[in-house]
Amino acid sequence: MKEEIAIFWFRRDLRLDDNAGLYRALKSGLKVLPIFIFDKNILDKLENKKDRRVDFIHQAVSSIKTQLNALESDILVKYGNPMEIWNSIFKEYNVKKVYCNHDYEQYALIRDGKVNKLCQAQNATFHTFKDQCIFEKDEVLSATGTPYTVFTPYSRKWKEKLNDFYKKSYPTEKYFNNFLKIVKMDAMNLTDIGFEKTEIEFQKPTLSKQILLNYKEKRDFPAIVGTSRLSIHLRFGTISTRKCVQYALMFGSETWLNELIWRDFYMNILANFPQINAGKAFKKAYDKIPWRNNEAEFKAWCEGKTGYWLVDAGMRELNNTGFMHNRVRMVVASFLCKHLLIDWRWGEAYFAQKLNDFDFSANNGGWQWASSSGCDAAPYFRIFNPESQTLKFDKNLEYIKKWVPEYLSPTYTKPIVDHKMARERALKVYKEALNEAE
Ligand SMILES: Cc1cc2nc3c(=O)[nH]c(=O)nc-3n(C[C@H](O)[C@H](O)[C@H](O)COP(=O)(O)OP(=O)(O)OC[C@H]3O[C@@H](n4cnc5c(N)ncnc54)[C@H](O)[C@@H]3O)c2cc1C
Repeated sequence: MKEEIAIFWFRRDLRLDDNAGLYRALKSGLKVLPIFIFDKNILDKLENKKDRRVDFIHQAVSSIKTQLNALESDILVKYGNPMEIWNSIFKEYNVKKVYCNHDYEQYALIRDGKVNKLCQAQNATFHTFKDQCIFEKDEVLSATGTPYTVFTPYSRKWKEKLNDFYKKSYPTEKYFNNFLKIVKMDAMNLTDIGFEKTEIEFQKPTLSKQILLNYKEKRDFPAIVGTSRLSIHLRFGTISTRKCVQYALMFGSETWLNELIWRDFYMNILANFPQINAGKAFKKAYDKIPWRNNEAEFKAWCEGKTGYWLVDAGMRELNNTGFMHNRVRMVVASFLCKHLLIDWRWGEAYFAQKLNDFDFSANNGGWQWASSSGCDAAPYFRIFNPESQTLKFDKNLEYIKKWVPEYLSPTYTKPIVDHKMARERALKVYKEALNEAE
């Protein structure tokens, strides 16, 4: 008779420390076999086989493997269709309990539902836990019991509700003896899953005290590293959100804490308003806007050739590194939706391909905020002027010189659209569409 075991299934929580589901698995009374599945359904959709995110995940899983090997255990890494893999795991092991953490994206919810059913059919139990965020779906609600759709009251309630229970770490390390002792398993190479190495290097995430102390003053300047650059770690769970909240409070950085709350906010919008999964505007009336959708202009925007220094610098930073500073994300997104009147969903899809930290909820939230169709109390007439944003946030042009070195040369693209005309056009088109929708 094979030994009865529990499985912990890593997904977007790629760490051994302070991991809610892993903690419960290690305390389940059964030895725990950790697994990770490179999901073919997701990977097949990625056209670029040199994808930094896949490389990052691969390196993070390898790091978990090394840590587990030091504990005389290992991680079972598979590639394929999750249901087929789960069927094969049930054949190979005597699995009694499966543990993982909640994932709020539509594909994941359907997948987890199917795995749950399979567990039941196999006489095993399926357990999932909150780990990605501090508060989920129905934990921060208004006085009338409805989800908040505006950030400020949400964040107020979020802060009121926060206590030690919600932010304390799970001490998984106390139970590391409960990993299944196994002979070392074969490692999976990136090429085994059809991908290639990129320049990205997975390093243990660190949060500098200096960044947090100066965050409020420095976070808006793209030429300096004034923000944490933890987004990829938060995305793939190589750092725990609870630890980030503890740091924010320890160093008294309310502004940085607010950014973490934005992250929770958008995850909750996704969980409570699933229509955004179907590409719908959060505010229905905004789906009436007659986008111009000029393909040549979209191409110029993607390539960083709009003739607007800050927009082009941002897009080139994104194309070259997979990262773009938040201030510049707001400017380029506003430029696409308002100056060019291109459907925000085109920009959302482009960011989804390119961003290392791509996260459906934050990306959708950011794009709908920029197009004014989302959760924003401000009216649609906020249109960023790329030139005044440059004067405010990159006045010495350091960021621009780095990414658009030819900015003064005669060969540099002329602006593809006139700011004043574009602003007036956007206001007119928005106004008419919204009046019509009333
Ligand atoms: C159009 C647009 C698209 C975006 N797409 C994404 C995305 O796909 N993934 C993503 O993680 N962020 C996204 N953001 C939010 C933000 O730009 C990034 O989180 C931030 O730039 C990451 O840098 P950082 O880690 O140094 O952040 P910091 O400023 O150090 O903030 C700390 C953490 O808080 C979270 N955070 C910060 N701002 C936001 C925000 N506005 N919404 C949600 N979470 C936030 C991130 O996890 C971030 O790592 C988007 C913003 C816009 C305007």
